[in-house]
Amino acid sequence: MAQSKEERILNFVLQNAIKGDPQSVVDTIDKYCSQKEWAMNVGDEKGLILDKILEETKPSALLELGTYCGYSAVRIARLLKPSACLLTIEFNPDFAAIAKQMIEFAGVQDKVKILEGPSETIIPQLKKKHEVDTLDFVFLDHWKDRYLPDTILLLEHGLLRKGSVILADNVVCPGAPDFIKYIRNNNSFECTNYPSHVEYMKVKDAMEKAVFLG
Ligand SMILES: O=C(NCCCCc1cc2ccncc2s1)c1cc(-c2ccc(F)cc2)cc(O)c1O
Ligand SMILES: [Mg+2]
Repeated sequence: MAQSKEERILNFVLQNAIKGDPQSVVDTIDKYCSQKEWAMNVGDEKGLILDKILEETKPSALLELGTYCGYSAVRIARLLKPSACLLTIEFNPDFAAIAKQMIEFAGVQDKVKILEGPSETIIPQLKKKHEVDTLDFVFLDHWKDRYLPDTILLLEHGLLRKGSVILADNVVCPGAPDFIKYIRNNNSFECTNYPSHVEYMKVKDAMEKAVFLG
């Protein structure tokens, strides 16, 4: 069976990164995806913006929508305190299997839990089935037309509290115009735009931070 791009990325990490060293896993994925095959990881440039916002927020309960190969899960987990927990939702079982191996190789499996399935099904289960109270940090990196409906789902299910931070990737390219229109016009959110570029490309992109004011 021909290897998938995601399997090639994982194998490159298994053969070139240092087991148990999340920074080396992040750097190795960036090296492969900038030099060999483009892939939709948040990448090194937007990754530094993500790092800075995480270091300012110091979250304990985190949710990521869109795991893919686990790049941002490893990138986020490497900065978390030992008691913190990142739940990451992926609907593609092949991607989830790759991400599981990536997260284990990086040695951050104690801080990351992969939930397989569509976000619209899993978000309503987070409190009862996954023992979430409220979320300190949410990273939106899945289907761009799910950013708005899933943000509304998070609100409806009482998963945000005063000060919860939502960080959205790709608000310029591919773009999430309905999410941006809603969140910037909603007085319950304080928004900040972080101009950047599409991972490994010169194409303009941006991330949007939205702090819930309660
Ligand atoms: O589609 C993107 N990312 C979402 C993948 C969708 C995976 C999903 C996960 C999940 C979990 C739960 N429920 C439902 C879903 S659906 C994406 C695309 C580009 C891009 C940029 C320029 C291009 F020319 C071409 C692509 C860049 C990026 O950084 C991306 O994140
Ligand atoms: Mg993205």
